[in-house]
Amino acid sequence: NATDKLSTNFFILKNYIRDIQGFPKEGIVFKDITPLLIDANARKECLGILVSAVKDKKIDKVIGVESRGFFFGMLLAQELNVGFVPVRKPNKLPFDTISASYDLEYGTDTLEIHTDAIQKGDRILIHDDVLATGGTAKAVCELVERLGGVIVQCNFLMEITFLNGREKIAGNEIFAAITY
Ligand SMILES: O=P(O)(O)OC[C@H]1O[C@H](OP(=O)(O)OP(=O)(O)O)[C@H](O)[C@@H]1O
Ligand SMILES: Nc1ncnc2[nH]cnc12
Repeated sequence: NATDKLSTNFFILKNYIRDIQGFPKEGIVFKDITPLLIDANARKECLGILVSAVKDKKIDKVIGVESRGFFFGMLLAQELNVGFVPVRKPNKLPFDTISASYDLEYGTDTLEIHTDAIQKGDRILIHDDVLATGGTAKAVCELVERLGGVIVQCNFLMEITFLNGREKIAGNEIFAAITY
């Protein structure tokens, strides 16, 4: 697709994502981003692609979703010079929280956010590494909306298209640097 072409001029992002068959359960092909994290140049190129997708969008805060959403989420916040907000697994955040539950490709879970992390009208960029079934992203969208935030974009390193995750967060702008 067009995004793949954009990134193939100098750098092929897919070369830094490795398939692990049967992790964490039989039948799952796990997309491992650690080869991307370990390579400083690849990481920089990847960040550039993510940043170019949100240029001029007047983001107030970036949300990173525990745990793999923290890596590029924080880099994005730093690059955009805006706040970073962690959305975390249950009982990890120490202050007042709200929570949302969701189904995962391989289980169910709950996510939490601090109640003072978002002010009404804040323009929020939600970042995670993978859009799979969309359960995680939907739960994060719900948390942002309950706190009165405006979702500017749901931003991912990759989208696993056959799982139709984008249907769960339809109505929001969705960007994925690569698709499978
Ligand atoms: O679209 P979905 O089907 O909801 O799946 C995507 C989510 O699954 C993975 O997280 P995981 O829960 O494995 O946690 P981790 O980031 O801590 O490894 C991934 O990092 C996304 O957050
Ligand atoms: N297949 C997959 N690989 C990596 N992370 C995921 N999160 C949900 N599904 C995943």
